[in-house]
Amino acid sequence: MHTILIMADEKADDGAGSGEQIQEFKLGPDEELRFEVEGIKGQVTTAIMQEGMAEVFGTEMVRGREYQFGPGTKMAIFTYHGCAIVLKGKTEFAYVAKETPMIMYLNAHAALETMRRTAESEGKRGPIVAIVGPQDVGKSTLSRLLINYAVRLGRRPIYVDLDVGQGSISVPSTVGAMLIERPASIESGFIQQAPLAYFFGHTSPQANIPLYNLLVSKLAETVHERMESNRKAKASGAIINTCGWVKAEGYRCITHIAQAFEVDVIMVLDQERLYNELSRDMPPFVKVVFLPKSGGVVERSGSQRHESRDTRIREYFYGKPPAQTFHPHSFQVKLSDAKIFKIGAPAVPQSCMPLGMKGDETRTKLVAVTPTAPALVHRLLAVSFATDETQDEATKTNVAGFVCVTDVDLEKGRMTVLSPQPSPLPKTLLFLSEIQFMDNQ
Ligand SMILES: Nc1ncnc2c1ncn2[C@@H]1O[C@H](COP(=O)(O)OP(=O)(O)OP(=O)(O)O)[C@@H](O)[C@H]1O
Repeated sequence: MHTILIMADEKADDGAGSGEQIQEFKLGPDEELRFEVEGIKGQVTTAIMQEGMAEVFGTEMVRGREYQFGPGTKMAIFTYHGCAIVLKGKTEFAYVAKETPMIMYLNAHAALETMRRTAESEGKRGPIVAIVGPQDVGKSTLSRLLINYAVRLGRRPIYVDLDVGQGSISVPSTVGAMLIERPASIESGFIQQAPLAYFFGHTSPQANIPLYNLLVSKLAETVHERMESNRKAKASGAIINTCGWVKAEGYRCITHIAQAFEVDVIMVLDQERLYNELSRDMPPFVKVVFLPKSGGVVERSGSQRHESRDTRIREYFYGKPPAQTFHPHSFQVKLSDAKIFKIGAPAVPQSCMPLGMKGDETRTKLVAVTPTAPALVHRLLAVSFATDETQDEATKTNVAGFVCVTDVDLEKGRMTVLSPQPSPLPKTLLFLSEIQFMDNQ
């Protein structure tokens, strides 16, 4: 039980013609300030905590510091003790919520921490947790929160992101993992230090399920190996964020994830049906837990999802706004030097396959791409660590990074690429993704 102290005192002030809007909020214990920055280009909202203590998705705010959020950002500032917050800049909405599921999320964290302590004392592996649920229920946000709480207690969990549509490791269309050593930055999320990324190439697992499952298995193998080689990471366990495709084949992808990663806990957000199905189908040693979604999670339309993917790719090349501290390079590459492939030939009916071969097998094979302007311009290419296209392992090799093709000149036999690294491109395989990015910076 807690007493709600609230006074959501909102003042809009046009600041003597400056156009800056200032809103002040006082939050009581266990309350949350939710806001969305206006989606206009260049729009920035600054949040300052003036009194008390507060956190953003599990990262503590520093009193008096100004935090800047770019256009369209959806944020929640939560306080266990009460605080005063000032927002400067235009917001689509800003309100104080008294009902949040944060206490339940905190309890879930406490249960994981108990498992970590036991694992540590017995020299065993800490909990591997999969967070599942339909689209827009706060899976990524809960993953970030649980990781932040673990890191704040000195743990070193591995964050695994299997959401190829809205993933936060590397660029969309990849699955990846990274060891987390410090809480996420309030403005820019987790520091991407040596992330491990595998190229999938599409924004939904549905586009190539055999490939998705293959990469999940490969990533799981690598994560288990890393845990074995790092005692602290081993006891800390892993948090796995998944995509919101939960029906039919999507459900089978979730059970495959559970099996490949040998998960100990599955947290199901919002959907009771999914919770019941998983409780029925999982072996007894897997704990399936139901958690409600936060009323603050904002539903996104198809075009908003597309936009947020675009933003993620822009950040990959240019850095987070407003500072945008990265300076990508633009240079030409001879088409004769580039070995460009796409993963997955169209599926062949089983009846047409040679004896002993499965129809699915063509879905994970490399297919050479004829370089033409329509096929390549504005597309992202993954720069693989693989060098030999004839090896089966090529599709399962992790990627070094991404470039975006900005022009193709067939007459001169060259393409121009935008790249985080200066010329030349390493002499490795390039994988063509279905992701398009218009570099209008
Ligand atoms: N309590 C909250 N208040 C305000 N906004 C929130 C809150 N929790 C999450 N959000 C915002 O809602 C949006 C969707 O949340 P999130 O990405 O965690 O959902 P998801 O289930 O992972 O989505 P997807 O189905 O795309 O994987 C994000 O922009 C996030 O910042």
